[in-house]
Amino acid sequence: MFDRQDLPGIRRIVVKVGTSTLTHDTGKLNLEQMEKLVRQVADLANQGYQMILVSSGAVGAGMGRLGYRERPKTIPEKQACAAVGQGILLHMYEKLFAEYGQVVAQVLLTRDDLASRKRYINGGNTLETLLRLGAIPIINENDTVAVDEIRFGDNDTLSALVAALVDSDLLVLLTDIEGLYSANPRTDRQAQLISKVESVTPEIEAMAAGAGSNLGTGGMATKIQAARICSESGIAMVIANGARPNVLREIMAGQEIGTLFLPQDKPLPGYKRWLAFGSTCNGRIYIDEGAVQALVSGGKSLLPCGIVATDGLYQNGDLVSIIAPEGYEVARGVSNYSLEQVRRIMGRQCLEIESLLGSKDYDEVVHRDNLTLMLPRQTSFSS
Ligand SMILES: Nc1ncnc2c1ncn2[C@@H]1O[C@H](COP(=O)(O)OP(=O)(O)O)[C@@H](O)[C@H]1O
Ligand SMILES: N[C@@H](CCC(=O)OP(=O)(O)O)C(=O)O
Repeated sequence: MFDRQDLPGIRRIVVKVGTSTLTHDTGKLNLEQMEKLVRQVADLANQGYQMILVSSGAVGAGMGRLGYRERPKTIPEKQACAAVGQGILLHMYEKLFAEYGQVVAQVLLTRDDLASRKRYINGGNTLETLLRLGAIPIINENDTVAVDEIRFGDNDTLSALVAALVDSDLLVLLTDIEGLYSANPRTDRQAQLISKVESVTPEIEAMAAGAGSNLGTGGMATKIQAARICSESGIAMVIANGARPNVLREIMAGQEIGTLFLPQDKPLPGYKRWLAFGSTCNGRIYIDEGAVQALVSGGKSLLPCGIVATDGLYQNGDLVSIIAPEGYEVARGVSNYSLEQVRRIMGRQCLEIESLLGSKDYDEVVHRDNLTLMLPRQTSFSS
């Protein structure tokens, strides 16, 4: 089983640094912190690791420059701050990395860029090329254009999706706290640091409820979401304190720093990763208990006979979310039929499809090759 001693032998690392680490309470950039981070990332690149940096801080840096004392509430104001701040941020990174002889590349992404399979693949190719050329991609959400429907909203999720896209071996989330605690230590003095999480369960998710600092957006909850994406994609993840002087070097030496989330032994293949985490669904298909069993235990395709209802707005070839009788999302996949067609054939036998629709291209509404299960897996952890 993967453990800390395997970390020195890995090849590709995504490091995400949060607003809480990169900016002072005033909202202005914490230059000392940035210098420490850049020196460590550059040093790991010099050792031969392929490095990608996902950096927050655009809104924070723009706030400082525009004179806001608190994170603005409206989206246009946040976007204006990001537009000012992203330039400041990249200017600093470019200057600091250049001092260590490293070339940086700015990559700004929205949720939409990863939801489209074609753009997802294109984005992956660009990142691969940058790494091959020896550049360090510095990624952030494209905040100035990302309205609610197409936002990640937090860079924890974005960094996990990037790690899954480029098949990274490790994601490090640098934040303003040592790691995951059994409860928020800022409100619960009994909270204990958890050293290792073998898999992400509802129990783990419950530890991370609530928002984070004044400037950060996701708190621990989005970091746990990121851990789920990583673990199912076969990627190790560490949450650690970005203020520790040599935090990256210590992690890469296998030292017991922060919280390590182990990768699953049988990760989802690339396409199914994208189905599960990158894509967005256009509709929902509600299925009965027998169909749940067929998908989950039998590894079968979804046939019309197990469908009880459907809604949304989807065409054939679109992504749909498949919902169990209890209301949770059991799977998602590509529908071979449109919403109108599924409404006509649901609850019926495959033999009836042709007479109901006038023609039949497929027996399966969602073929198992184009389907991924979304079930939470069992978990355990040690402190
Ligand atoms: N169980 C927990 N363990 C550790 N921190 C927690 C927990 N629950 C909530 N938090 C909060 O999450 C914060 C880190 O998230 P956030 O402020 O969004 O950081 P970042 O800007 O680095 O993403 C911590 O400072 C802490 O207040
Ligand atoms: N894209 C935003 C990042 C928002 C965000 O996720 O912040 P954080 O929770 O600190 O990682 C920015 O650059 O300010």
